[in-house]
Amino acid sequence: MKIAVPKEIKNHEYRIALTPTGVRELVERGHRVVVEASAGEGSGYADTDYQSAGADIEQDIDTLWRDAELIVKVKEPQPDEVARLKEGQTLFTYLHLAAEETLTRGLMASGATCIAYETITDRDGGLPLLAPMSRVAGRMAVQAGAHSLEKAQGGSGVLLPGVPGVAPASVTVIGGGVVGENAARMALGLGAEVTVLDKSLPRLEVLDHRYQGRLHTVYSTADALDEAIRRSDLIIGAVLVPGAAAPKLITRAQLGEMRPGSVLVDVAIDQGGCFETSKATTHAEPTYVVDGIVHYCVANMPGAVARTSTQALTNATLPFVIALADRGWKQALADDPHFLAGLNVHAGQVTHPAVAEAFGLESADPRRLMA
Ligand SMILES: NC(=O)C1=CN([C@@H]2O[C@H](COP(=O)(O)OP(=O)(O)OC[C@H]3O[C@@H](n4cnc5c(N)ncnc54)[C@H](O)[C@@H]3O)[C@@H](O)[C@H]2O)C=CC1
Ligand SMILES: CC(=O)C(=O)O
Ligand SMILES: [Mg+2]
Repeated sequence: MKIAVPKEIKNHEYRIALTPTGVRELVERGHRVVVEASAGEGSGYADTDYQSAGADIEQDIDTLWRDAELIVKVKEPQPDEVARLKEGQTLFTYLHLAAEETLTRGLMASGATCIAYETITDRDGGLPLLAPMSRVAGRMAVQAGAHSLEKAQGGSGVLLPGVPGVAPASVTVIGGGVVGENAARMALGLGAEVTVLDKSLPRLEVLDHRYQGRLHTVYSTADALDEAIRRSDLIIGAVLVPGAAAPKLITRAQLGEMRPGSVLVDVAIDQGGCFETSKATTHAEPTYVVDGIVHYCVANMPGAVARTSTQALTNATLPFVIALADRGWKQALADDPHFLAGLNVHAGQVTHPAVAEAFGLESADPRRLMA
């Protein structure tokens, strides 16, 4: 099978979908992997590293895409990429469609088979291809929040750990999943006072056990949110309803309850964001201020630490890329219901119920489409 790995073109996106190590695994199975020239540079991999692993390097984007059967990417396709995609091709990447109607309709119009990393499930109820980047983004969220709290960034001038004689900052994490736990762990490590809110009691129980009382866990209600808004120097939005647009948990009116210069980091921005005032930003201009509150809403946070992220992403995606390449998309998805949960669009139809619901579309049953 011909597998194409394009250079990512989203603003300040430095990841690449496969490391040279991943390419070698595919080439040794008899597949042809074509990597766009310089696509690995942002992650510290030269074209020669890919050639040594057995890849062909392609300078011409048209040629790269034209006869590829499988296109493996990192970020959701940008308009130029959607225009290149066609029937018979399989696209495997992050899609986050519930937040992007234009993209959803573009992928439907392409006729291609589009499988999203972020809706593939596992036996334990997890999201194994979202998790590696959620770990990265959760850890980065605290870095980003601490930096945003500095006066020069518009922040309140609070240092997360405080100093002897001065209390630490109060950090609230809404959503105690993978992003939330990793953010909480970093914030605890820096000496902040940390609270995690979640709607899932079993999840709060896991966190309570794991952090042995160092972490406050609070069941998420409107009252709990009100209290957190008044108290917190830094709030990290880390909720997810898989496949669906994020629920809006803090309104613009509530910003007035926060101390000026406090910070909101909305990691859930790739699913539309969980604060009413969130709008996606880029690494070029990551923050903006609304009513005195600093907002950090970068939709591709892991792109900034591309070397770590590319390696972590390939570790998780490689078995699925191998399954697609060895067996073809139909058989690979038919063999594994968790992989099938990743199918978002096929032959003009949306196949993920949460995405269909976001735009009032009919959701096609993927099992019937494959029959
Ligand atoms: N901005 C970026 O660069 C990145 C963003 N993300 C995004 O971060 C978000 C979180 O991802 P994960 O932690 O992997 O998800 P997860 O599924 O591990 O955790 C989500 C948690 O949110 C909780 N939750 C759902 N609705 C809630 C509500 N109304 N109130 C309180 N808690 C609620 C769930 O119970 C769950 O524990 C996703 O939208 C994901 O796409 C992930 C990686 C990078
Ligand atoms: C998960 C995601 O959207 C990212 O890593 O950019
Ligand atoms: Mg994203």
